[in-house]
Amino acid sequence: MFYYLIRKLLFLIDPEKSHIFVLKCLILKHNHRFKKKSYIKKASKNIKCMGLTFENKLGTAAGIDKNGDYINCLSEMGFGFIEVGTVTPLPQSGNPKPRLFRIISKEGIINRMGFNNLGIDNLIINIKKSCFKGIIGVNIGKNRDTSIKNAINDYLICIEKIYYYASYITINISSPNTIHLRTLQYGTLLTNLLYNIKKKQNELHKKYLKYVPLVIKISPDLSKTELKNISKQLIKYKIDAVIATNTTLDHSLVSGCKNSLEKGGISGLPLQKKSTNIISILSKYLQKKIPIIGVGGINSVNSAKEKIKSGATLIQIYSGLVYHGPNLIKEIIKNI
Ligand SMILES: Cc1cc2nc3c(=O)[nH]c(=O)nc-3n(C[C@H](O)[C@H](O)[C@H](O)COP(=O)(O)O)c2cc1C
Repeated sequence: MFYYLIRKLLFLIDPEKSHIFVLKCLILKHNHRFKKKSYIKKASKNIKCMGLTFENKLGTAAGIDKNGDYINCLSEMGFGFIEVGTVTPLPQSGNPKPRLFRIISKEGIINRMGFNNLGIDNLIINIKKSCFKGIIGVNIGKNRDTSIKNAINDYLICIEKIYYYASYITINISSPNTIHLRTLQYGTLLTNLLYNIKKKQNELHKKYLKYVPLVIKISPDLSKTELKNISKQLIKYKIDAVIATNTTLDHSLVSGCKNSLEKGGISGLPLQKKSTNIISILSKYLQKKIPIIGVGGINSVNSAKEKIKSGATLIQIYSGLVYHGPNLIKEIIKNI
């Protein structure tokens, strides 16, 4: 109830400014309260996935904390794992503002941030500084100025630099806001990428005597045939998990609403069914050989349960927090 009052004020501010404002408030709160809330410990059921132990099934989706500035305070909110990023090899400013829009009537968000981030080296500094001992996933992408032909190099640079510090690494090939990025989901571009990242993982596993799982994040706009092909390749190359899904380009989901014509990927409630459907299809093709991390439109305990029922081992959330506030974390963790 309290959050819905605060939300009224937050929604008067520009969405990107309001996002940063909320995170800065979390830091202030964190500085005053170092102890985890008791419900987290009571409600937690440890989950094994990708060979790692997660404190609970709910994590932050990429994009909330692009640079790893808020790892400590996000972990105190109860999340079982934190995924930071997307980060790229070099810092970049992303698309011109405004680039983030609320679709309030549908509980949706449109974003065309374009991987605004301070680069992988800055993220490493922030991870080293954090005192969180749980699972930190690092989501990586390519710089805007790197051609698709050379994209693999950007992923390899990031993997090499972050391997030692990450619990798992997510290869983001599904953001709709970096031109041609999604083509990495198909054909030889995909197989070359998978082959090379597995090779790098093998090398670094030997070097650091530490196995860091590699996860692929896919789009919700893939057809059944495309999902079948991707699943085959993920199994063939022994990818450790798949995140389904990123934002959708299907603007018919919000047609007629204010801001619906803004370019970018849609998240939140309008995406919910679409991403759950992708999880169901994937789960059929992957036959439990590769775990699925479900994300897209989780805004309640029921929608979280649906993702798990459809085949997700772990789940992540972003837009639901904007619309329902931090209590939703507690509700979901207690009930899944
Ligand atoms: C403002 C914003 C920024 C995002 N940035 C990223 C990103 O950098 N990398 C990524 O893989 N996904 C990013 N996402 C997608 C989310 O991680 C998630 O896949 C998507 O929003 C669906 O989940 P949701 O409906 O719970 O928001 C972003 C989403 C939003 C709303």
